[in-house]
Amino acid sequence: MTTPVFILCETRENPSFVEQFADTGEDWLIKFFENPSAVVGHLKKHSADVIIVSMARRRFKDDAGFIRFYDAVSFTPILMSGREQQRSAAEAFVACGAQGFSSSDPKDRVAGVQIVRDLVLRFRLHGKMEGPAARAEVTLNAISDGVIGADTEGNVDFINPAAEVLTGWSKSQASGQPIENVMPIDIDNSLGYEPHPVQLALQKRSVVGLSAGAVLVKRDGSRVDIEDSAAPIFDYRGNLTGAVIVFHDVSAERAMRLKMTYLAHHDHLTQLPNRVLFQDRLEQAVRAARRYGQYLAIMFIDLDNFKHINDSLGHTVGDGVLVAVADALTRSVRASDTLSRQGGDEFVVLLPALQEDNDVETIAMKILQAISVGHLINEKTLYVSASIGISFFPSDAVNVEDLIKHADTALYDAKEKGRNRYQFFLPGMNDDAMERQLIEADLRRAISLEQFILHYQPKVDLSSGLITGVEALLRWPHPLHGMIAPSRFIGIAEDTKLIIPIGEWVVRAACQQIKRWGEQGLNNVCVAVNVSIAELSQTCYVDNILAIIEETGVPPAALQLELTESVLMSDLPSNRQVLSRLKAAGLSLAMDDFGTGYSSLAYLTQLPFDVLKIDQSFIRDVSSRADNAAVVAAILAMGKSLKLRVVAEGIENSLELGFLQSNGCQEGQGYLFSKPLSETQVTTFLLAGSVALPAMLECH
Ligand SMILES: Nc1nc2c(ncn2[C@@H]2O[C@H](COP(=O)(O)O[C@H]3[C@@H](O)[C@H](n4cnc5c(=O)[nH]c(N)nc54)O[C@@H]3COP(=O)(O)O)[C@@H](O)[C@H]2O)c(=O)[nH]1
Repeated sequence: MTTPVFILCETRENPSFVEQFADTGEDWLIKFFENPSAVVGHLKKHSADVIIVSMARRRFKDDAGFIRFYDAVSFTPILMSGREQQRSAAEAFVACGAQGFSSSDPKDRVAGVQIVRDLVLRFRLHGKMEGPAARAEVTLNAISDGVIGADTEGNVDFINPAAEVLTGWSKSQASGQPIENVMPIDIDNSLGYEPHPVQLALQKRSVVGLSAGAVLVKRDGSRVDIEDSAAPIFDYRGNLTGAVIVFHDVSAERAMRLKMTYLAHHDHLTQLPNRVLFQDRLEQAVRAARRYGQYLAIMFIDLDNFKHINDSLGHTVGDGVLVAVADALTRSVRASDTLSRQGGDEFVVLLPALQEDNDVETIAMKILQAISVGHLINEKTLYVSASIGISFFPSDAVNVEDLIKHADTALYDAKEKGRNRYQFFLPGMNDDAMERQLIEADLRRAISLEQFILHYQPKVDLSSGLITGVEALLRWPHPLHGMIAPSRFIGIAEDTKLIIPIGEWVVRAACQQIKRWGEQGLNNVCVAVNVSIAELSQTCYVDNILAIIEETGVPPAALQLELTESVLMSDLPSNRQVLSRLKAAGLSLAMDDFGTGYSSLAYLTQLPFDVLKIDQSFIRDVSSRADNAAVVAAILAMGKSLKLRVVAEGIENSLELGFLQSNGCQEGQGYLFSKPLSETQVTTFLLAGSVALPAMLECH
């Protein structure tokens, strides 16, 4: 290796000096400089292993001059060289930092080169060893990880500044203390019971990995979440000399992780466990119940008509109701039960490890009661009710999937039976659910194959018997099961939104029928069709209806739309707009089943109806039932004052007809006059133009 040796002298001063290096046969790179500043200048860009300063001439004015030179050449070793008699003068420079003196006398030639060679080697070795150690110390003092070193007894012999801050112990306080005092670690409340990671690393003589959930108890007693790892230290012979632990504060990460886990398992609005956490708890509960021979129940809870609250009062109020209901439910169940919000207005309760059957019935009643009390939202008291479906393990189902399915089926049944009630799952319900699924699949096929037909029930003027129009009623002649009544499939079509294409088909078929009748001389027969909420809620509903009217070329007044109160109340402001557009286009509008819903005069006046249809349940025995008579009389009076035409539905006998006639009801329909008829049958009816009225007959 080339060793640059700078010689601070003139060549002519010491010609034999170069020769002594050349004679060794080694690869020395020697440069001569006239004065100290030339050496310093050169070293700014290059490095050297040794500087030899010749004593032949006086290079430095005094010691201070030498010290300035010494500082300027940084750590390059300086060797003084001269005749033997100059040795004592050179000693002064050695005292100021020079590494030694080498005699340039010819007899000392070999020794002189050896001194240079030793000096170079010593400094290279020193550099190799001291560099990393110095770097390590700087690094340890600068890093943000805490580092504590301990001897083989586990007593602290090193602590870096970050560890001082993290533990609250200064270097002087910590030095010599047992590691357990300086850095107590608590893992799952194991403080004082579990060996310290440093002791473990010393015992096992291997690295002790990260301990999850470790908490460092600081000197002042406060706690910091940490992640750590400890490792033993061995000397070059393999002897254990101590251990080191490296750790850092993970409080922020751990808090964030906890928050993320919480968010992933809880509903953001009510803070209740969400579907994911519920599923997990249910799986655990089923496993435990199976193992210990216990039983459990789940309750599906769904708010009744919640959509109405959301649509009419806004989502903020809707959210307020959900939070209030969640609170009410929380108060109704035990802390050991799991109450979860599944989404929307659906909640579910898991009642694990039950002792007695009838516990559940009591809880269901308690829940219905808790939900039905008024909830104060935005200074208004709102009332809601709920329906509950309940299934049991193991009597109803032995796995999670079926338990959920059966509770859902029971809930559906509770809704069907009129809401605000609980319903236990019953085996037959599955058949109903299965039938619903089959009907849904068949309905889809029926839509694409246009398997439906319309029947028509005539409407009659109650004073003259003249036919005033017809109500179109959907019929489904199923290729395998025969004629299926609307009561069996309209609900399913509404739930699945299949009523939208079906409703469109009905309107088109009704308009085409009006056109065909027109072609037969039956001009502008007024046909009423029933409209469901899902149809009316489409943004394009009015445009679609008007397009069909235009396409078929029928007068808009020949088409009447029948809507129930519940349909309209779902979103009164928007429905009012839709109805106004339809009315403005010339269609006539009838409120169906009047008396069964809100029957509020206030909103009735706000909607552009032409006709009120009294629900058939009020017509039943109206001549003998005082309550029905009072309702019908009130509706007739209301219709009169609002200048609405009133139609009575479901007139089955002459007594009912007589009551209606004497109370001024203008129009009616029912089996007394005719059941819904096929196209051919009703055409014959229409061509006849009127029916004979029993009451009229009596008059004659
Ligand atoms: N959205 C749509 N709904 C429709 C459509 N077609 C029918 N429906 C709704 O289905 C329900 C049942 O209808 P249906 O079995 O046809 O029963 C109607 C009449 O047959 C029946 N009726 C008429 N007169 C009498 C009677 O004297 N006694 C008696 N027991 N029943 C009678 O009433 C039903 C008509 O009710 P309404 O619609 O309230 O006027 C029913 O809710 C239909 O609305 C459709 O195309 N779309």
